[in-house]
Amino acid sequence: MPMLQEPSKKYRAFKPLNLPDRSWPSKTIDKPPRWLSTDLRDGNQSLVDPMDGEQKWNYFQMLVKLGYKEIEVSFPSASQTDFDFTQRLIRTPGIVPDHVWVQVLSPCRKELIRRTVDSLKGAKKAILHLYLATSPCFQNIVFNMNNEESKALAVECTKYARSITKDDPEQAGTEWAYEFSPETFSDTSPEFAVEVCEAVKAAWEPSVENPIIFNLPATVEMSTPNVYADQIEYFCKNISEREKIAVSLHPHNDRGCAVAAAELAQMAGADRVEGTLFGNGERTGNVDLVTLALNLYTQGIHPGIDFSDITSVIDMVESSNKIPVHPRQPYGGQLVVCAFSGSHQDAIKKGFQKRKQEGATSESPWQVPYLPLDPQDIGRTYEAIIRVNSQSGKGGVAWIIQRQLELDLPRGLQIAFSKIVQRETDMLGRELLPTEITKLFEQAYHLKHNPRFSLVDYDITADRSKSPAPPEAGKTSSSRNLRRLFRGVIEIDGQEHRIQGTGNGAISSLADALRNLGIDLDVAEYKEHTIGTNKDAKAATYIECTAAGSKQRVWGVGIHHDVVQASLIALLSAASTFLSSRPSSPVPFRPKRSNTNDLPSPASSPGRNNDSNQDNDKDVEASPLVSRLEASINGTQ
Ligand SMILES: CC(=O)SCCNC(=O)CCNC(=O)[C@H](O)C(C)(C)COP(=O)(O)OP(=O)(O)OC[C@H]1O[C@@H](n2cnc3c(N)ncnc32)[C@H](O)[C@@H]1OP(=O)(O)O
Ligand SMILES: CC(C)C(=O)C(=O)O
Repeated sequence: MPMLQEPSKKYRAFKPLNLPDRSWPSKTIDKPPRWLSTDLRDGNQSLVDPMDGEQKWNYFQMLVKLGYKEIEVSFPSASQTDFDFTQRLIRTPGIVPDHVWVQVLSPCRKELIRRTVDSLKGAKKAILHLYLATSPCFQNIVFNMNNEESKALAVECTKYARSITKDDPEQAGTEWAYEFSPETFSDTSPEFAVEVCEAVKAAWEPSVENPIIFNLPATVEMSTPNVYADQIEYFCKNISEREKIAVSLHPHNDRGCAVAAAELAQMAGADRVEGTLFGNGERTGNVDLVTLALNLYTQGIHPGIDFSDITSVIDMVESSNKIPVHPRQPYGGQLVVCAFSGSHQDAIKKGFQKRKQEGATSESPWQVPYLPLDPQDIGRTYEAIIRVNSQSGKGGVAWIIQRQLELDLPRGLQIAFSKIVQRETDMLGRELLPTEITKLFEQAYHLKHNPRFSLVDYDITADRSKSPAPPEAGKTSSSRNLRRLFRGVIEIDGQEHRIQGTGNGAISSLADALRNLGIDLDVAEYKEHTIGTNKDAKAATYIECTAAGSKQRVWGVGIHHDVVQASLIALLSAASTFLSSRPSSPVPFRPKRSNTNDLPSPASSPGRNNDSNQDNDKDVEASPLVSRLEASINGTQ
């Protein structure tokens, strides 16, 4: 078995700064930085297949639409594609809005700087960006230079850049800005970084109106983010003429902390951040501009970038980079606004319920457990938030039914149905889609799929055959105290039966009629609500029944425009569930044909006119039915 080797000889810990008077830890970020997107440069240079001109073209337009005002579009000396793309952008009217700065990058090599500046010909606003690594590692290994030589090269190239841009009368049509990156800043001594930048500043001579950009990259992320913040605070405090400088960040993500580094470094005084959408870039990538922007947004600060349709941004990023956005990517990932686990789903569902109860609008203060951002703010729907697999519980299942069927299931029914879903997910070993859960629900409660019992026709009248129950204390005898007579036709396993029974109300009279068939159910819980608000509103009724002589509890669901009929359907749904759930009842229940005409049809019944006076209980020829039913239940038929 190979063992990770002892690292202390091979790797050295990064030496933190001694900065006892650091002030960034007690600062907060209260405004967005100046953003620069380097998707088309740093992002592009790291791709297996860099973008072609057309892809860059579309991407650029998306960046403008999102609100980026500084966009690094290319490394023009690298390839004809990049050069031509830069020129095409600049020369095509209406593509680069007047307020947008086009930025391009060049190393500190004169012939490459010349070519880079040529690519900007005709630009309205251009940022020329030069870089030179200043760390001992690069000085020793790459350039074979000391500090003085590095500084001299930076100054020489800055002067040259100046001479062919802002000092060149032929370039007067362009508003020039200059950016210098002491590349590998985070691995450079802070004193030397300041020294080089002072020299570059003197060579460029910025103004308050047109400050120089000192971009301080964590070219390779090497330390904890607090160290980077210290380095930035040191730079901000020690560079002269701070008002003529925009301090810019360019954090890479080698240790996975680029976002934290960028945030702490803004607290330390930086004004500007360079990064890419979803963090594409060299190695582990650049800092993710989407995360930074939406981190601000969820603190109540508008980032100035519009991610209200994040899906189309993801589509563009994925097709241009040919790299998928990770499903767990902050904010953008497909699974980020999904909860599978029961307790999360329960809490989210309660959060949404509370908002509904409080009449919250899309602008009301947001507080939903587990969801730091309202998914609708980035164009995500609520449908996908809760997804159901074997880790899910009743809350998630109830949410799906609520969203799909507008049914607000009582707690007991949530528990009962969630067990059915759990069995299914365990059996299938995968997620169940909302449509599958809905179908399962409709099957389980016989809403669409051939209930064993269904109501064909019915009539409920006052039962005058027996003396009314004595009035309850404090109440006078009224029509409400009259017992009810249910007469109806129900279909059982495809065959119609006329049944009747009496009770204090519609449900109890139907329950009595069912009892005459041998289905002895007591109503234990009842809940109803309306679905919809207009004239098409329906009633949804939920009934939990206990089966006499057993501990079995079953639920039934009824939906109908008429509230009474909804409750009768719910009871029959419970009866169907009761029959179907009997383990010893594999054989379908088939009553004798002769039993179907025992009673007058409700339509022809005088009882329709509320004047029935028959004691119908004894008229039901229940025995053959009951015995058939029992035989069915016992599996002996
Ligand atoms: C951290 C970053 O992301 S920086 C941006 C990196 N991006 C890219 O490199 C993409 C585009 N690059 C290119 O197309 C090419 O590398 C070019 C056009 C810049 C140069 O190409 P080439 O001349 O063939 O040189 P090569 O690619 O080998 O680059 C290394 C040379 O550049 C020098 N160099 C590297 N960085 C710099 C710099 N900032 N300033 C000056 N010289 C530099 C190296 O010392 C080396 O010089 P050497 O050949 O004298 O030893
Ligand atoms: C050129 C600089 C800014 C760079 O890309 C880096 O240091 O990562």
